[in-house]
Amino acid sequence: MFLTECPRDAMQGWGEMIPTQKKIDYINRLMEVRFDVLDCGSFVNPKTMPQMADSGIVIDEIDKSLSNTKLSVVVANIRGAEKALSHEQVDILGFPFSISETFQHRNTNKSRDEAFTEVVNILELTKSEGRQLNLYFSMAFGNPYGESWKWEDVDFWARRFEEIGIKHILLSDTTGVGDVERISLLFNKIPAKYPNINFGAHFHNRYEDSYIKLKAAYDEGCRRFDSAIKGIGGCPMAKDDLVGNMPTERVFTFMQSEKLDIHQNLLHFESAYNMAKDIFHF
Ligand SMILES: CC(C)(COP(=O)([O-])OP(=O)([O-])OC[C@H]1O[C@@H](n2cnc3c(N)ncnc32)[C@H](O)[C@@H]1OP(=O)([O-])[O-])[C@@H](O)C(=O)NCCC(=O)NCCSC(=O)C[C@@](C)(O)CC(=O)[O-]
Repeated sequence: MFLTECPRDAMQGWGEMIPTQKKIDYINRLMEVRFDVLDCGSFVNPKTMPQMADSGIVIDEIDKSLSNTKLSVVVANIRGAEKALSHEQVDILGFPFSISETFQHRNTNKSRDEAFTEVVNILELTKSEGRQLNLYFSMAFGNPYGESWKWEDVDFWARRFEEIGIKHILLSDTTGVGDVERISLLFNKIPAKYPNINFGAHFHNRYEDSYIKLKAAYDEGCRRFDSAIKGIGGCPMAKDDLVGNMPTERVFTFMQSEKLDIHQNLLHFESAYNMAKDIFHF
């Protein structure tokens, strides 16, 4: 399994400001766990996302000699992409493209067509710098705004992005509205149609729903999951309350129950979990 730990997602909506040094220490501990990727910051409007305003400082202080873990950051416009790429330690940019028109406006102040054009430009820039661009397909499993949802809409956008050369898409359940049927349907239908795209699951959900959602995606062949310790986090741009994330400890429990190889260091994970307790008070 390909695992991305998301301290960015855990921290971004956290009410109390987390000191920069604490973020650096926490992310360096996560580096030792040997996740495939750490989603560790964002380059967006600091007035909109004040907790992430120090992402540049944090990223420069991450000790990449600790493991081969790649560093990913969220960008939501070309300006953010330029800033992110000015940090040599950044390997991957992640752009939140939304299947819901309403959420695209809420999150990035753009329509989906405008966001598509922004992605074309960000992809060109990212490639010219030799880095990777991931797309989050936000609201891929439905939305809380009363907009209609059908899997064919996800398919439509996957086709358009395949045509411009996107290679990584994280099907995201931004507010946890996706049920097992939709998760199974999407992972059954979409990846098979786009062999050049590597699909993963970025699920926001309540703690108690996490296991069945993970299993539904896994059973349809998904082997790439994003998660955050204790399921902390979510997207504050989507709704007023944060839904929570896929809890990383549940991903490990799942892997153990399925007898899958775990290449992460679980002793360091325990230590990172204890640091998370201190930061997020659980
Ligand atoms: C996208 C923008 C920036 C556009 O924002 P905008 O309002 O269109 O931008 P603007 O050009 O009109 O500028 C407005 C202000 O933003 C500043 N600005 C503009 N761009 C930048 C930048 N890159 N870096 C720093 N500052 C920036 C700019 O300087 C100006 O500052 P002011 O003059 O008011 O002081 C804004 O809408 C924004 O910050 N949105 C927040 C996006 C975000 O962080 N969302 C959460 C992460 S995505 C997520 O969590 C979903 C995910 C990944 O989990 C997947 C899923 O589950 O769906």
